[in-house]
Amino acid sequence: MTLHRPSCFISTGSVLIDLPLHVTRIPAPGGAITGTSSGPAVGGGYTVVSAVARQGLPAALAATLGTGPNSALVRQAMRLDHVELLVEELVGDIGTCTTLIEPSGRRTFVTTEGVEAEPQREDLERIDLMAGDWVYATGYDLAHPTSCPVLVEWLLSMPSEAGFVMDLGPVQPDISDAILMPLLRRCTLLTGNDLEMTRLASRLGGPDALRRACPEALVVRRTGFRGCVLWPSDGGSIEVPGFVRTVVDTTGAGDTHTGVLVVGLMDGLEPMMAARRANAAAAEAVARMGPAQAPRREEIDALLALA
Ligand SMILES: OC[C@H]1O[C@H](O)[C@H](O)[C@@H]1O
Repeated sequence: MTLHRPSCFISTGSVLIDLPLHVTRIPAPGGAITGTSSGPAVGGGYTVVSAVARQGLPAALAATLGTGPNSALVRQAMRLDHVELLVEELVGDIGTCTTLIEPSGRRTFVTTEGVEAEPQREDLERIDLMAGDWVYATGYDLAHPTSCPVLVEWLLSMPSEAGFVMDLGPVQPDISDAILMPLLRRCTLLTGNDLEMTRLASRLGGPDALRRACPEALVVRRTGFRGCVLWPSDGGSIEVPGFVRTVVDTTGAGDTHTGVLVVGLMDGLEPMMAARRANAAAAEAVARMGPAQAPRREEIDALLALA
């Protein structure tokens, strides 16, 4: 029997430990430069789930962690943010992402893989989803050879009352049509940045084809400091202006945007209001160093009150 409980946000996004390196420029092949390091930080799929938790909503991780020191850092962050782990840990450790951050805030990623993308079928099947819960998945995992088949099968078997947010992520071109199309049809919310949305639209045959591919979804295109564009399922498009902040590091800003956007929708806000909060949160995140830099609910309230 499932007892009544508050709705929960569940992220399947692989968690990595980020190793940020601040550089004046990306070195040429074979070149050598000096940079500064700001130490390890919990990143990857943690950025979105922490953004939700910091708004005070129940948030959980359904991505695999290991027994090693990188995973211990994640568990420490989860305790602080009150994020629950829904799956068993595996022997081994999660990987790292070296992030090269230029003075403009632009980031370049180099990932080493660990056990972060090895979801176990029985772990996922134990998750008791309810109407009102939201599940998040990202293009990185949906194109990943290990996580993909198990994850996709589980996502497509979710009860229709649960929300499903898919973020396109940087590797969307690697997802096959056989996987992409049913997932798009299942989406409640589809998010991505300018480049990812443009790529998807051209892959499918244009913006109208994209709209038809996810008939139920609110599509949200992030446009950096300009904010975002909403594309509701019943037609039209709405631009929601962004907030200008001094950019320090853009790592994880898109994930912060998605997390806060979903919280707004879970709270019952109109999409425009939810997007306004998400724009404010992302603007604050880029003004802070490191991944998983989402502001708390009251900090977003304060930013909006000043705007
Ligand atoms: O989405 C942001 C994350 O993507 C990369 O995988 C880094 O880990 C970073 O924290």
